Amino acid sequence: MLVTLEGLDGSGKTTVWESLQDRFPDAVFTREPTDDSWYGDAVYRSIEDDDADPLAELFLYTADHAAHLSRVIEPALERGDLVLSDRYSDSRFAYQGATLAAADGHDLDDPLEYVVDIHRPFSIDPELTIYLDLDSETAAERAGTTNKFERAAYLESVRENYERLIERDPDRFVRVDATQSPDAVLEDVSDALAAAAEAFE
Ligand SMILES: Nc1ncnc2c1ncn2[C@@H]1O[C@H](COP(=O)(O)OP(=O)(O)OP(=O)(O)O)[C@@H](O)[C@H]1O
Ligand SMILES: Cc1cn([C@H]2C[C@H](O)[C@@H](COP(=O)(O)O)O2)c(=O)[nH]c1=O
Repeated sequence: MLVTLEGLDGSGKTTVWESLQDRFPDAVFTREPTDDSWYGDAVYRSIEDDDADPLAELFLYTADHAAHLSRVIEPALERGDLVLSDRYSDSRFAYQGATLAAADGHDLDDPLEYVVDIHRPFSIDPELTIYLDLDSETAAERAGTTNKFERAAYLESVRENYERLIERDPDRFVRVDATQSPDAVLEDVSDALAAAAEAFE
């Protein structure tokens, strides 16, 4: 079963993902951008480049996703493992959807749909996506505004895109209030995961 954690920068995904490793010791814990491949290295170079071309950046993230699928996710799912990914395709739909909407020189009617369409022929939909819901101001504050994505105005448009994704696929998403304490967030996420794992068996 494939479960993904999504949310704005600073919403607490990595904090939860690390704590879950003790509770689900047999699961495969992975992340996007990947942190163990040259595809991921290329993505991190782009994140640090304030002038990165938005379309080129989309395809760097998507290349990293393709390699992540073939090297990590698909083999784990074939073994029947529970896979927990800290960010996945929805991050691309929400973030690059927002970046492309703000960019000049791209004649895209609906950037979010464009990014979704690129993934359709090869990607795998998660069974469950846990969305850590946090307002953009708090998210930017917690994230520390260390890169171009971690600014409140940009994160607000990313948040609107996440809302669109939840609206079009309500059965896949579980929303967790990320303003709660880390322990309360962890409990809600663990409950959602346990319920999905039981239903999946
Ligand atoms: N529930 C919480 N309440 C308050 N602070 C939190 C909470 N969860 C995490 N934090 C803090 O917020 C900061 C960002 O947390 P974390 O790295 O887990 O977020 P993230 O969603 O993974 O961010 P990013 O996408 O930027 O990597 C950290 O300093 C962390 O300690
Ligand atoms: C997977 C993915 C990520 N991003 C953005 C979101 C963050 O600002 C950075 C790095 O992610 P991390 O969780 O903070 O390490 O990249 C994105 O724009 N598009 C994506 O597909």
